[in-house]
Amino acid sequence: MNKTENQMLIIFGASGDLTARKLIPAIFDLAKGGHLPENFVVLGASRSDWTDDEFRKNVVTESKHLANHVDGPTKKVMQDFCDRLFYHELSSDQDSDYSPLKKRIDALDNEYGTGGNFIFYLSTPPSAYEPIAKSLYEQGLHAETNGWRRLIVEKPFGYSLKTAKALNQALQQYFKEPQIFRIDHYLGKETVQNLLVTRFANSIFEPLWNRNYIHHVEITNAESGGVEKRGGYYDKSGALRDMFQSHLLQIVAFIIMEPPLNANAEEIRNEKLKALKSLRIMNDEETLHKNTIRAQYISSIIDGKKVKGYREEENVDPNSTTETFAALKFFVDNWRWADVPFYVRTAKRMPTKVTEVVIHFKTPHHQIFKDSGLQNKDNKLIIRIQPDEGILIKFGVKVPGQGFKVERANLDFYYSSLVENNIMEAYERLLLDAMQGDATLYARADEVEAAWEFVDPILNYWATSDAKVYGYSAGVWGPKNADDLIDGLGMWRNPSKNLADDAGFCVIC
Ligand SMILES: NC(=O)C1=CN([C@@H]2O[C@H](COP(=O)(O)OP(=O)(O)OC[C@H]3O[C@@H](n4cnc5c(N)ncnc54)[C@H](OP(=O)(O)O)[C@@H]3O)[C@@H](O)[C@H]2O)C=CC1
Ligand SMILES: O=C1O[C@H](COP(=O)(O)O)[C@@H](O)[C@H](O)[C@H]1O
Repeated sequence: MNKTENQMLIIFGASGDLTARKLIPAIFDLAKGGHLPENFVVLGASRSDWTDDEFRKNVVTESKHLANHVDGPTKKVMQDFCDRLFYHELSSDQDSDYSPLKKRIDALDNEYGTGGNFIFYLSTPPSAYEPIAKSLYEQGLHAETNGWRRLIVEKPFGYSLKTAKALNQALQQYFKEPQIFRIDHYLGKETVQNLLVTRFANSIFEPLWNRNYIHHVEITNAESGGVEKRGGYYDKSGALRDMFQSHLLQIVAFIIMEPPLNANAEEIRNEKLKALKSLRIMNDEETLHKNTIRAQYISSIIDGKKVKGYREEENVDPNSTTETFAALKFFVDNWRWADVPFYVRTAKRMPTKVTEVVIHFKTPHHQIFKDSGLQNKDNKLIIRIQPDEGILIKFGVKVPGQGFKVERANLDFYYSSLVENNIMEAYERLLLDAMQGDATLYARADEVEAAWEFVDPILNYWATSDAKVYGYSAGVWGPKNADDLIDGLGMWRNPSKNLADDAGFCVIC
């Protein structure tokens, strides 16, 4: 494990939602778990006219997680933690001089012995990423003369291939690529990382992990919530940009990539890049029409309460065509995956919050138990990313008694059953990695561009064609038409709320 050196974390966008809800709680958990170095401070920076104390009060009030520690056994940890939080007010002029900020950073560095090691976290609207990087550069805060410097950049990373390339070029003018950490919080999820371990630390899966044995791959990313308070951002983004281009394509890359030489950041990222480049780009109207579906949730009654439709949400255009549901069928053009269809869907306002990957294996090529009564003949490997992290294998077993009746049984593993199952929250894990200089779970510039290359033609098709925007009632598994994508396979697997509820052959009941 790498060492966590003394350092300072400077968060731009310190008065924002992400800082209070995710970043500060993650750093607090690192403090509670004893993962922070001895000399460590956080300097929040944004344009709000706040004092150190106001920043501290804001994060405690806005984060339920922190509020729980104000009293009780962790009160002391909380107090020590708050003493390490500071705030600096930036000028509201975007091109302003950062020399007062530099003075503050130098003063804190001297007083708290943070060793000249600084992480700059960009948690602002994306339009501020480049001006902030430029201002840091102008103050020499990029240069690793007396310590190291890292820049963490939040998503969305670009709006299209063109803008992502422009942002990469802009940031690389001021920071070197190894200093830039593009965060994708799904890579911080334990079960996403476990995809690599399942594949490459076992000899029983990898020999089957190809077109000879796998019939198709299905990925579902469902949220029960709507767009909440982020209507303004979401309406310009949509499900494909918000979830698919980043999080889901990272998961796809872990599923399809070739084994890396070792687990080093560059080796893993090289293989992920090759994987993303092998996605077959859909660029003719007929293919796009056949293989993509978008939809929006419409008003509905859930648990006796009326739920707003997407177009009625705050800051959403009442005539919006932005998708809250996206489903795609696509192929991977390489030796391993030729002709294996991938079905991926992501949506808001689904019946439950769940993310899972299902590997559907082919049926045995010669069936000797034809009259066995088994309904779904394929073996399935279900990798549950969230909320109840685990893995389940479905296979056929003989029903006791005369003849050869075959039923489906489950072999399962749940993270919750581990004695030590303190799963780090994604931001906690990723922040710790960045603090230790480990970029394995951060996206490289070329990977992000390769992902946009695949997504761009779909977005362009949706923007310029008359591709239908279907409606689905909030609380159902999307529009019926999404089943047309999954041709000849019945329908999408509608996941149970808990993996444990996934019916297997039940001997006792
Ligand atoms: N919230 C979430 O759940 C998620 C957010 N993200 C990403 O994180 C980033 C932040 O999101 P979120 O916190 O929700 O957004 P908010 O709008 O809540 O916060 C952004 C903050 O940035 C500050 N800000 C604006 N311009 C500047 C500037 N030039 N310099 C310094 N600070 C500035 C604003 O504060 P002030 O006016 O005081 O300067 C504001 O508080 C976005 O890129 C978003 O896409 C990603 C995943 C999830
Ligand atoms: O990045 C985002 O992710 C969240 C979903 O994250 P999860 O960890 O709760 O699955 C999503 O709600 C949001 O729209 C998106 O920007």
